[in-house]
Amino acid sequence: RRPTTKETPLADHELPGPALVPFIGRIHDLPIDYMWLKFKQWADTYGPIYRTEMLGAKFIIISDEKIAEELLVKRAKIYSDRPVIRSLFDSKSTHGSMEYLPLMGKNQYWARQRKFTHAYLTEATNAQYHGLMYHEVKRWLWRLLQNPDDFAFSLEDMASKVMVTLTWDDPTLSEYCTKSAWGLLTQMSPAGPITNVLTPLWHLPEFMNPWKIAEHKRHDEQQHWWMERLITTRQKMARHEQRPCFTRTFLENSKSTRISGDYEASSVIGMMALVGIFTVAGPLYYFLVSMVHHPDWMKKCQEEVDLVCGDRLPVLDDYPNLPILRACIKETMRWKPNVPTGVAHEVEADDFYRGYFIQKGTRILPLDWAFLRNPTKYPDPENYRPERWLESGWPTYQEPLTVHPTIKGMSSFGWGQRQCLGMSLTQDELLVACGALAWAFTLKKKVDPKTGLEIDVPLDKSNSLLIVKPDPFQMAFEPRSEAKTQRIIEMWEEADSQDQKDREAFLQVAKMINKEKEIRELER
Ligand code: HEM
Repeated sequence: RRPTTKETPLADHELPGPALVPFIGRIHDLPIDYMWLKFKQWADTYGPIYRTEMLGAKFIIISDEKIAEELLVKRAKIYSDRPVIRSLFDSKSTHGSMEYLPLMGKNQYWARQRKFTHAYLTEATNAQYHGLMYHEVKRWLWRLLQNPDDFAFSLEDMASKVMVTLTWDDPTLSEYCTKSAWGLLTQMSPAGPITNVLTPLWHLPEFMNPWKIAEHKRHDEQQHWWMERLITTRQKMARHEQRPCFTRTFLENSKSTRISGDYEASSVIGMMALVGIFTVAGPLYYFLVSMVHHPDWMKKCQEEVDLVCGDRLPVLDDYPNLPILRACIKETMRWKPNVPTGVAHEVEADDFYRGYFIQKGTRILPLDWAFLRNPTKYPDPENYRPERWLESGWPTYQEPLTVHPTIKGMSSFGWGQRQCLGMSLTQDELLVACGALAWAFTLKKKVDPKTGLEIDVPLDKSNSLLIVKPDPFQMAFEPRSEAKTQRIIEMWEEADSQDQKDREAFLQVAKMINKEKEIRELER
């Protein structure tokens, strides 16, 4: 564990790590792009737990799951805070802004919003999302038929529509919500504004600080939109026109929650809508990439779905019978993790671990890229091998196959008290969406009409934000048969028409109630 190179002289209790330059630490050769690869490279030199520094901020990078477990789970009491994100105002909510649950410090707002979010998402999961995932997946298949080249938009829009329908029962909000999520994701990522890395720049006075000016605008617009959603819901409720959704549930029960009022409620609900978009879109994109590169597994998924579902789309109750599909989804998330650096925790008190000193305020980075490329747990880690989840003899094989493989509990969802609250939603949406893709299409490389050659789908090109997605690429969605093409069209037309009827019927009832109310008031 102790490094031997001359460049890392150690104080007695100091962790190994790359040589540090006074004041700047080690940022000069840490690339902003694909930062996780450099962290992994250092891990290969300095071991599964090492330290580095950036402009005075201390970091510990962990690349062994056991160590992450020992620190972030077993010692969660002092390892569950978050570091400040420089380019957001009050990201930790130390001063009561109460806006971004996943970024909050370990304070009272975090505790009550975590509870709230957990309760709402669990209710939705138990109700199988009131059927809305099936609805949105039908829309997506139909859109893929109509405009396959626009798949990136329709993929993200599906994930967004699921979230905005859960939160406000209004799928038309999806495009704006996706933009808003992108704005926040960029602002909070080290690869976003330069002020997240060269942090002193953030402290320039606002009149000469373009980053603060831009962030004020972004923040205020987002906050205004969240509040508008809450107020609109309340107004619709007063006219009996609001169908069930998270915001309505909150407004009906606001007296019995610990959420402090409209501002906090609009934020916790708005944040829930945002956080479920790019997180789910990432594995969906990479499922496409994985299938295009592995036609043999594509075929196995199709055969399994055909056998289990026949001429209907997969539903959540099919889960136990779709182990191959689940293995392909889980292996996608292992092979191409979409939060590859992991999300940092901050230590709240001085501590010792294996004789090493960990200072209060240190940021702990559980490096998911490294966990998922551990050759002992995942032999042949660089390759896509779904069989590691399906065949005994692989270290990750687990029975029964009606339950395993499951993505729940994967290292990608984080650790201890801060572990992700969206595991079930992610699992369910991926099963329904990837199952539907396998039912409907053969996912293939696109052929260039000019050259007749296949267009490559790159494996290692992505952005470098905290939640990554592949750079734009081209591919083909080949309908599996004329009958399926027809079925996709019929299914969407039926679902869409039923949805419109349901909405109209609800408004009709509202009209009657309002009319009766008016009459009663006139009689009084
Ligand atoms: C593939 C999909 C997803 C991945 C990989 C993912 C990953 C993560 C990670 C790494 C964290 C931080 C954990 C830690 O600090 O140790 C997190 C937190 C969180 N996630 Fe997810 N997530 C996903 C989907 C979702 C979805 C769909 C939702 C909700 C709709 C969600 C809601 C949250 C929330 C609210 C937190 C904050 C928890 C806290 O700070 O206490 N996530 N997620």
